[in-house]
Amino acid sequence: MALVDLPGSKSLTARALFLAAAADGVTTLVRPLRSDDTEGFAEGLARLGYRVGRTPDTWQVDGRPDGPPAGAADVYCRDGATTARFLPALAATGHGTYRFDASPQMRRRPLLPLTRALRDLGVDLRHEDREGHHPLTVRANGVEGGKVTLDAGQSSQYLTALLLLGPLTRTGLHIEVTDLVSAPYVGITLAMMRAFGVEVEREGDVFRVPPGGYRATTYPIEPDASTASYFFAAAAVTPGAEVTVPGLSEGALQGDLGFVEVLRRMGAEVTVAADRTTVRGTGTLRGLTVAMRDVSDTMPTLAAVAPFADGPVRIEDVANTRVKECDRLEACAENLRRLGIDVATGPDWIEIRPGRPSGAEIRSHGDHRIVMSFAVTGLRTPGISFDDPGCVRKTFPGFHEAFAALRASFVARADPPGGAASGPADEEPGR
Ligand SMILES: O=C(O)C1=C[C@@H](OP(=O)(O)O)[C@@H](O)[C@H](O)C1
Ligand SMILES: C=C(OP(=O)(O)O)C(=O)O
Repeated sequence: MALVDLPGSKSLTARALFLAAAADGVTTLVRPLRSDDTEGFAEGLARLGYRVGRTPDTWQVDGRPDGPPAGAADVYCRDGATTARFLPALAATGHGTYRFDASPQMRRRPLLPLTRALRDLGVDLRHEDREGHHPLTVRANGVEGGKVTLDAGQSSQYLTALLLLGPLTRTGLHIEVTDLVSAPYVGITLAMMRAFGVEVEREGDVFRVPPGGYRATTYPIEPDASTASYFFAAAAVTPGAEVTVPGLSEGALQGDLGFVEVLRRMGAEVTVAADRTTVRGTGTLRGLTVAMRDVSDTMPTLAAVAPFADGPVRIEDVANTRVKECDRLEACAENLRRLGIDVATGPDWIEIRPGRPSGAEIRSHGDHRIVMSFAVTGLRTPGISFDDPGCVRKTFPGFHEAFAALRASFVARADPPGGAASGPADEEPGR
């Protein structure tokens, strides 16, 4: 059995940094994620004038309820959409001029519904080149509050940005949502706002956020459930292997833990306990059709293990995976084909037929999830390598070391009698 300690959740760390910065005292984040996305978020806060202190296990943030201390700032959001979408909302609560730019891919990713909602609330937000895209400048003078309508059908992060902003407005926010993707992330936002002292009233698609600000606290960060999907999938494709992730459990905030239910439907043995989750490979991996609108960060994980199933795997309702770190539907299809697998895609779906992948270089497209997902395929496919293995730094800089350790534990278990046929490929994927 492999016990895998994983780094903290990106989504929880980003929200905790925002909430801590806006709260009325010093907040301590316990076991935050340290990766390019969250370091970028913390650096953005520092640029806006907030103090972020560090110990090996914690980050402390001095909250400033009146908005960014800096009167002007230039913030580079790197490749992180949470940074690029949440921080302009925080900046709007201050008094100054704040410019936000981002990586070439983040510049391409959409923002317009959030831009429109912020402007409807009176925020002076201007895009430099293309309407609805970075770079942008916020000329902030606090936010009055009021009523706003939002289309979050392309990204729930627009709604999270507005919800986080709500208590920092003078009169509160009334948000009506016309469409919503990745809904569980909104659940994370509401639960974390509650932990910082704010209760949002929700009636279906309407959210009422009271004014009054946030209370500082000490906030422990759950392990990252999307990251865990690679380790759970590794167990599922390796007969007899078992992976346990402590700290991801029944009460977890992250919807992506739901990925284990997909593995259960395929035939893996899954136990979600009070303090841990365990997946065991049974040797059975059934094909299935599954809608992943709520958990689409785990779509590439499923696509990468799909060839090992005994029937087609069809993943539906994942149109928004086309506007992530890359067009993930096409990147998954391209790489599966490079491995010799038969695959088809449509506007919001991908279907993968069973097959025996042969080794090839995976084209990462700068996307951490493409690399981490196809590392799982590599457990059973000799000769897989990556053109840009380092892009895992976005959410898990230590991924390759952690995955190699898992692989070694599988090999030790499977070796010697009868292991070679059912165990992992005997060659570590090249990086
Ligand atoms: O709010 C968040 O922390 C996130 C929301 C999701 O994005 P979308 O809502 O854009 O699908 C998810 O894909 C992303 O990795 C993190
Ligand atoms: C889509 C992702 O990130 P973000 O949207 O936060 O950049 C991800 O981590 O898979």
